[in-house]
Amino acid sequence: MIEVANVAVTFNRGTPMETPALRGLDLAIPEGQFVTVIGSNGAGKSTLLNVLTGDAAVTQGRVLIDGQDVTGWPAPRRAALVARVFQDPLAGSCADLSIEENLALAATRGTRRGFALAVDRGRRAAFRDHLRRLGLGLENRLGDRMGLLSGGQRQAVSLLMATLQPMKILLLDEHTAALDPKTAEFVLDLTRRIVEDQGLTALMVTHSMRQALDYGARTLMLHEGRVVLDVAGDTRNGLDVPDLLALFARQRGETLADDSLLLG
Ligand SMILES: Nc1ncnc2c1ncn2[C@@H]1O[C@H](COP(=O)(O)OP(=O)(O)OP(=O)(O)O)[C@@H](O)[C@H]1O
Repeated sequence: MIEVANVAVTFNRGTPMETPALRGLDLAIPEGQFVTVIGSNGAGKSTLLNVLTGDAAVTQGRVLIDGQDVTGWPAPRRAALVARVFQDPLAGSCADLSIEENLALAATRGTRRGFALAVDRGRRAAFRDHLRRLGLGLENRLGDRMGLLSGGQRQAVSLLMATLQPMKILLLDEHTAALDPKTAEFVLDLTRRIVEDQGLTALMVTHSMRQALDYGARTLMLHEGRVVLDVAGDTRNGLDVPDLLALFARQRGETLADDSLLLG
């Protein structure tokens, strides 16, 4: 269970640049739930992810992972608990290292082991199996530099790297936004497969309301640093994008003229 209790984050506090990014946000995610998150630009989505990774300091409230209060833990201390895939396909891996070396590095995430790039035969076979499951033929390219891969291939490997080690929550930070629609769909379906196969708890930020409704089991909408919509189960199954906009309008007494605010 992941719990974010009454969390506030204010950037540049006490200065003319003061920006409240989260304003008393409450959220509980049961183990194994795949949650999608939407919200307009500046709603606080990235800040929420940063609060979970320990990259943003909270000014109020608590973060609990499996009942353990990790609020004061810096990001490196949470590395074994939280994994993240970024929007930029270049961000999650090292271009100058081979696919195999990148996987070897990922396998040390959150452990006390040093950076061991050398790979023995057993581990190579395991990496090959993992790569085969991506269905991209990368199992035959273990020695290729990561920088040679396309954006979609790289994002698929980043996903694999993020999920090689056990974690308590997988954070997907608009991880298909930089891909063309067909590749994005492939990576999203791969995401669904990995999350379901491993029974992961996951939080996926997206600017697409369609994606938010199509993937996962629960959708949150953030607005001005708070959760303003939280739909799951039958309510969510029957929803289409216009329904989501209407729900938002009813909830907030404001109207979103179209998708533009949310699609960024
Ligand atoms: N490091 C920072 N320093 C100052 N202000 C910040 C910082 N990070 C975020 N903010 C501000 O906090 C607010 C929330 O930003 P955040 O990036 O969490 O929104 P978001 O929902 O992820 O938006 P987007 O969809 O545009 O990525 C915004 O007003 C943003 O400008």
